[in-house]
Amino acid sequence: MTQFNFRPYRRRFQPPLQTNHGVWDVRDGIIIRLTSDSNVGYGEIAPISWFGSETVEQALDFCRQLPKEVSEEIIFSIPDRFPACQFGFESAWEDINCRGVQMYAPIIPLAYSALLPAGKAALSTWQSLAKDGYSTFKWKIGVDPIAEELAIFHHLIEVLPEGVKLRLDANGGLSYEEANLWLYNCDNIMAAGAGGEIEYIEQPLAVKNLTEMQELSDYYATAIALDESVANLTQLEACYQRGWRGIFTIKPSIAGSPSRLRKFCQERKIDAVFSSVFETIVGRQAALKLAAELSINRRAVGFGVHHWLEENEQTWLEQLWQAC
Ligand SMILES: O=C(O)CCC(=O)C1=CC=C[C@@H](O)[C@@H]1C(=O)O
Ligand SMILES: [Mg+2]
Repeated sequence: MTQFNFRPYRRRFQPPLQTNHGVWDVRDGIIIRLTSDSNVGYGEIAPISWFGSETVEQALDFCRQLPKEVSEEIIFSIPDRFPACQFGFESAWEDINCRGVQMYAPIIPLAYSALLPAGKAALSTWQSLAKDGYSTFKWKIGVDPIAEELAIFHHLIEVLPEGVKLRLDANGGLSYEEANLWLYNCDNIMAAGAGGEIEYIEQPLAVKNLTEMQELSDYYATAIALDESVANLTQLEACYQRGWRGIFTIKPSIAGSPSRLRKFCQERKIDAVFSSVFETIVGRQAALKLAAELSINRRAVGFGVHHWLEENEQTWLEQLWQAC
């Protein structure tokens, strides 16, 4: 049998993350550890309840009600209403069975995308990130009034060097009219041959508006990526069944069972872009392993560095187990 224990954690974003969902300043999550004989495996439960996953509290309650010894059967029968727990436990199970966690994210043959701050701050931050080697950036829209954001966008896309890609993420916050206006601007800018390339607009409309997003995807040249609409395996399958063949943003940490996600992506051969939930090195290395396996179009992964107060994650992780 395999012993199980867990540690909740809280890490503060520096700076806080601004999106259409609001301001996000701390990341709460759970690190789980499986030990069997001399083997140790780690996993991470990093929910995003406003994306439809369980809450951190629900995940903690789930961990508390588990026995101290867990079996493969327990892990692979975690209910679908706990997708972050499915990911965390199954990742730890995979980890212990490949004899010990790699404490550094695997070197993956994929580029990373860096998240720019919302608003006009993006205009003064992309340069240092470009110097760090980033050539794909994501910028949150639907945060400030659309006229302000369009003005910043026109400036930003003009100054970005040739070949740099820009992703716009609305987090479902645009109206149908605003989404049309954004896509119209994007198409025109690309037709005029701007400096940077607009890779896609992410989740322009709310989850309930898949039909409208399919219409927009058919009408405009600029690609659309679903994110909140495909946050877990049930939603992934549903959107695929309803005919979505655009880009699927996959956040492995909240999607659910990694083995079932692997099967879905391999069978459906979807155009996937892998995205962080601002998890720690534990969840990140499990998610990046899936990204390396399943990114058939080699899109940059949305795991660019988000600044934490703790500089050294390895030390932070070791202290987490010493703390209690
Ligand atoms: O995908 C990326 O480039 C970084 C991760 C990211 O943008 C997000 C992570 C988690 C919640 C959201 O605020 C946001 C997203 O909507 O994709
Ligand atoms: Mg998104």
